[in-house]
Amino acid sequence: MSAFPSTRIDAYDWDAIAGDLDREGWAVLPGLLADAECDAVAGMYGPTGAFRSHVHMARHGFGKGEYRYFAYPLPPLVEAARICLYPHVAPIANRWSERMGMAARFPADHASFLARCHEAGQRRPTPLLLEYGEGDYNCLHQDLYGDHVFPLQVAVLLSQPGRDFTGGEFVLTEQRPRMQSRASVVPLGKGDGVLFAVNQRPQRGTRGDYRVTLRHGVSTLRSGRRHTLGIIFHDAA
Ligand SMILES: O=C(O)CCC(=O)C(=O)O
Ligand SMILES: [Fe+2]
Repeated sequence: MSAFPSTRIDAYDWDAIAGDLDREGWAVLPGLLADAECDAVAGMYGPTGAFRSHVHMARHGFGKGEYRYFAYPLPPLVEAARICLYPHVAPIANRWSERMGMAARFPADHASFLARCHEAGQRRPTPLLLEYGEGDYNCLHQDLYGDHVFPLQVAVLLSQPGRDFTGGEFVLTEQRPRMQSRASVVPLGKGDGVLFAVNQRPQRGTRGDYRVTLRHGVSTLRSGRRHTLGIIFHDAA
C-alpha cells in the first residue's frame, strides 16, 4: 500500500471546511480515501505486529466492538494522511485556541507537534482501526490521552453504509453551557472522513465566544460489519 499524494488533501476547500467547523463542530472530507485504500486499511485489522494494543470495548464500558492502536512505524498511508492533514488543521486549531482564551498554540508541521508530545512523555501512537459487528456501538466519548491535546481529529469510514452494514451512524453531541445538548448525525459514505473537535470549540454568542464541549460515538449497528480509521494528532502517555 503506497502513500497517497497530498494533492488530494490540498485540493479541499479549506476555507469552507473551517466555516463548517465553526458552525457545526464537524466537517466532511469527501473521498479522503479511495475504495481500494479503504479495503487495504480495513484488511490490516487483526493480531499482527502492525498494532501495539487491542481493546475490547465492552470490557471497559466503552460500548461493544473492538479496536487496535497502530504501532510505530505507522502504515505509510496512515502516516501520510496524518502528516498531510495537519498543516491544514493547525491554523484552525490556533484560531480556536485564541478565541477560547487558551494558551496553547500549535506549530505549522506535525513533526514539531509530535516532538512536543514526545518530550512530555506522550510517545505512544494513537491512530487506530475499529471493527464493529451487528449489535456493536461506540459510546459517546473524547479521545484525550494526556496534557497535550490537538483540538481536532479525523475518522474515516472504511465500509459502505447500506451494503456492508446498516445502522452504525457517526454521531456527535455538543454540550452548551447551561443548555441542553445538540446532536448531529454525520452523513458518511465509504472513504469519507469527518473532521471534528476532540474536546471543545468556540461558539459565537451575543456576548462573545463561549465554549461548547463535544463528544462523538457510533450508534448501534443493525447488521453487517463496519471499519473505521481514526487519526488523532497527539500521541498518548
Ligand atoms: O467508528 C467511528 O466512526 C468512531 C471512531 C472513533 O471513535 C475515533 O476515530 O476516535
Ligand atoms: Fe473516538
